[in-house]
Amino acid sequence: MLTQEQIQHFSKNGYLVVEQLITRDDCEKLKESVKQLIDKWDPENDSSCVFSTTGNREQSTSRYFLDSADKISFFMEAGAIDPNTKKMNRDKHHGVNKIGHALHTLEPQFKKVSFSDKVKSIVRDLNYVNPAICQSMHIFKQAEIGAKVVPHQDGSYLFNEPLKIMGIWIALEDATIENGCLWFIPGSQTQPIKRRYIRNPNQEEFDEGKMLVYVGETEQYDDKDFVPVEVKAGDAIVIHGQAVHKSEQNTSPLSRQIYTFHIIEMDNSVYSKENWLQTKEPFPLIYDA
Ligand SMILES: O=C(O)CCC(=O)C(=O)O
Ligand SMILES: [Fe+2]
Repeated sequence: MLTQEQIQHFSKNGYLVVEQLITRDDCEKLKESVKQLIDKWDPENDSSCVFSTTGNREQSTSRYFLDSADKISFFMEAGAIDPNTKKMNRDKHHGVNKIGHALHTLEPQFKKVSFSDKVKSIVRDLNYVNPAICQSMHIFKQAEIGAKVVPHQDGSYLFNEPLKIMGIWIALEDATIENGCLWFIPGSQTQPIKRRYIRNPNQEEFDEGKMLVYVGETEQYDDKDFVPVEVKAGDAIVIHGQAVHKSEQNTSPLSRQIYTFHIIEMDNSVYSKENWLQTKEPFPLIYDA
């Protein structure tokens, strides 16, 4: 599946592009199935705290987030919520930031793409022995209000030891500098994970009862070190778990929808119990050695 050049690019830079991993037709099918999910979703009756005006706001957000590990949950764009009424200021289809985190197990179209033969080959080519998918997201990056994703390493959120994690990010629409494509610091995958996002072990005592906390150093990255990776609908970007990447706010008139899922090595690597993401069922394997 991958050429020697692609594999070398991945080792050197921490990411690689696979052109047309899925067809335009597949892109449309995925977009159509999220449209149907949103049709069925009633934001007013979703426990998502964005709409709750009572209780501990921070805790209900965290609870909603934690519970989304094995569900299909909806997260709003901040720009789609009226600060006074806490109600959505636009049609729900144009107010969603992302849907997660179990599309790969619960939605047939997404499942098909996530466990496809092409995905299997990519993962094999990158030397995974017992790879499993731990999470998935459909990110909208809505026209005009699509929020930026700050620079990060995926290993900060999904940590295993020794660290062996990668993301497969698939553009469902053309991703350009204008509508918020991914940017990378080439070579940054050689850096260890400096900061982690974990379940708070001392929730009662510290951090005002926060359920989730960052530990470790906060890294400052220089915008000059990032290179944009523009791709066409159907193209995929494979992301090394230590590669520093980000995406900018989308102020353009076009959305930038993508489907992304993360793969962890289960062979001789231990998934951290501190990670925010804990599922009731074991992570589904892509293949067994
Ligand atoms: O799509 C984005 O803007 C960010 C996605 C991301 O960080 C990931 O897939 O790991
Ligand atoms: Fe990421």
